Amino acid sequence: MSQEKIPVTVLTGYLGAGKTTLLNRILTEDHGKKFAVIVNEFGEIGIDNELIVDADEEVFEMNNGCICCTVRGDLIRIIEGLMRRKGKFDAILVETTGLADPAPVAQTFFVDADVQKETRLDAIVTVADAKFLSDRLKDAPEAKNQIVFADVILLNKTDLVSRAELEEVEARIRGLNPYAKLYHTKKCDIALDKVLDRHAFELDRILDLDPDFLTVEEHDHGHHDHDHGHDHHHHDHDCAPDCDHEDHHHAPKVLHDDEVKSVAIEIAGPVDPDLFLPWINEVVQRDGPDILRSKGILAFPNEPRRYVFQGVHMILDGDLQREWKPDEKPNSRIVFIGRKLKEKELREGFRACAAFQTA
Ligand SMILES: Nc1nc2c(ncn2[C@@H]2O[C@H](COP(=O)(O)OP(=O)(O)OP(=O)(O)O)[C@@H](O)[C@H]2O)c(=O)[nH]1
Repeated sequence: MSQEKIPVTVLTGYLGAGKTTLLNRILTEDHGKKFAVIVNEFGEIGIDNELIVDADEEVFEMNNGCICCTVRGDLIRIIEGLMRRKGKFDAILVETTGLADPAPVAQTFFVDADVQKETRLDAIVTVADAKFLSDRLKDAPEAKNQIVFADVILLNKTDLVSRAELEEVEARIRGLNPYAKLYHTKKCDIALDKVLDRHAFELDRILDLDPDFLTVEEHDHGHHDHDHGHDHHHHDHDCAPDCDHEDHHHAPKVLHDDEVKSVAIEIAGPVDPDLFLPWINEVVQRDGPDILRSKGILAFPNEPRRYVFQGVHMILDGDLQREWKPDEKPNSRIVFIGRKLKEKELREGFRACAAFQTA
């Protein structure tokens, strides 16, 4: 019996570009396929996972941490675990955080012998925010690598820009990556055969860009020491428990923006929408340029459904979604990701929205 390698699609793109929107579209479309989904998020209170549709698919969470640790640890471990249950799924989808450099993720599929035997990297699919990508290419190193490494690019949110703006951002993308297939989308509305089973990842092109891409094997497992002129900083977050920070200078080329931090806040119980909605509007109107991303899952008093809000800079979106499940605590959680976040003010502001103030 021939052993088909399992195709892996890596979904990447900067914060808020539409990765989860695409993932949910893939999972809910009627394709008869069974996916294993691996997600990796930035921000410690597990909101992203909860925003993935309630599909039959199992969702595996990669350790919330620096992707270079994740590559050495969680991703390999999860994939090895999945391989022991072969036949239960047809393909693997990996959604990276908006702050991930896709290079080390892609590398995993070539440098780890066990992973390589069983899987093939089908394509790196990058979702690009038509409204904000041009700005992020100027100040966020990860955003650039997400475009450079892409095999397929969804230039998403075309509804938010004019024709001229769209042409401008497309030209910027083409300047970085003339090879990728590029599609214009709204809400990542795309035929799935344009993103799945593409056989698109081209190692040769990547080796042209990064001749050291495969040299990891020559060193100790997962180590790779070369300098492309970018420093490797790490975020204000916890790396995997087994992460040896001293090793970071040996890690694969990783582009991080150490100014980007996250602030996660949780209230035990509901918030008052009449307090919360004006507050969040004011926060993003005032600090939107620095708040790259905000999102939350909230409980409102006497409301059986969860209120989910999403923000990208000053653009806010929110609605009541499914009901709280009996085993879920109806708490209210929000996370902000950005630069120069006013942490104290955000914490106090959110806490002041609690529906039932405790003394
Ligand atoms: N106007 C508009 N909004 C969109 C479009 N696609 C997605 N959005 C909205 O953009 C917000 C972010 O979308 P997500 O799919 O959560 O983005 P993401 O890339 O997964 O975000 P992170 O995981 O936080 O990096 C949500 O409010 C979406 O509803 C689009 O084409 N047009």
